[in-house]
Amino acid sequence: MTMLMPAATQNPLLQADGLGVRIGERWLCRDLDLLLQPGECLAVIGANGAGKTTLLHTLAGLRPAAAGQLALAGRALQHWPLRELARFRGLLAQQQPDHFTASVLETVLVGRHPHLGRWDWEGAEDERLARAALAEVGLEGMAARDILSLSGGERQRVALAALLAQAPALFLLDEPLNHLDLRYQIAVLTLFRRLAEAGRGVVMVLHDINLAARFADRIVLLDGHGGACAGSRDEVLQPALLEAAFGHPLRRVEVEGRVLFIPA
Ligand SMILES: Nc1ncnc2c1ncn2[C@@H]1O[C@H](COP(=O)(O)OP(=O)(O)OP(=O)(O)O)[C@@H](O)[C@H]1O
Repeated sequence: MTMLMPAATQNPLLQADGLGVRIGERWLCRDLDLLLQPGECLAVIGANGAGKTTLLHTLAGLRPAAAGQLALAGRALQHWPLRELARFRGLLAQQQPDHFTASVLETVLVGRHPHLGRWDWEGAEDERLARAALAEVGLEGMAARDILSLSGGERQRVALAALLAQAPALFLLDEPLNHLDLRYQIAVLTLFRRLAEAGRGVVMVLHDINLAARFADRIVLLDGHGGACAGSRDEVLQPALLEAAFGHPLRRVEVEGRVLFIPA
C-alpha cells in the first residue's frame, strides 16, 4: 500500500525516561525507560488490569505521566501541538464505540482528518487512501455498508483501516487482534511488521505471548504491581518472568526454530 510517509527523523520515534504511570494511589509502572526507533515493533504484555491500556494512553499523550520524561521524535510530548501530534501518532482504541449510523468509507475517512485544514472536506486523494486502506484489511467490497451492521471482526478491521488512512509515523495499537480470526491476526501483525520495516514504529498491546514472540523486537512486561521489565524479546520472554506476571506456570519450547510458551 502506498501511504504518505512523514519526514524522516534522526531521533527515536518514542523515548521514555524514568516513566511512571499511576491511577489514584496505585502505580502501574515506575522508572520505565523505553526507546523505539523507526523499524521497530514493541509489544506491551501483562495480566488483565496490569496497566497496558493506561500505559499506551500515556504514551499517546491522552493522560499525563506521573513521573519521568516522554518524547516523540525528540520533542517532549507536552510541546506537541495537537494537530501535529494527531498526524504523528495514531492510536487504535481497544473498543470502537459506535453511537450513530455511518458508512464504512465515512468511518475510515475520519482517519484523514488530522491531515485536512480546519474547514476542508475530504478530497479525492483522501478517498483513494481510505479505499486503499480498506483493501489492505480485506474490506474493499464493504465501503458503502453501515458500520452498525458489521461483525466484530469486520468492525475491528474498519478501525485498523482508519488508522492506516491516518498514516502516522508511530502506531499505538491497543489489542489490535480483538475479534480477529486466525488468518487476520497473522495478516494484521504482518502488515504492521511491514510498516515498521518501511520506517514506522509500532507499540502494540497483545495478550498472545506467542504472537508477541513472533512479531515484536522489544517487549515491555508489566507485572501488575508497578514493576515493568523492558528489553529485547529474548531478555523479557523468560518463563520465570512470565509466570510471575501472569500467575500461571508456563513451559518454553522451540518448534521449527520458533519459541513457544505453553501454559501448564
Ligand atoms: N478511571 C479509572 N479509575 C479507577 N481505576 C481505573 C481507571 N482506569 C483504569 N483503572 C484501573 O487501572 C488498572 C489498569 O487498567 P488498564 O485498562 O490499563 O489495564 P490493562 O492491562 O489494559 O487490562 P486488560 O488486559 O484487562 O485490558 C485496572 O485495575 C483498572 O481497573
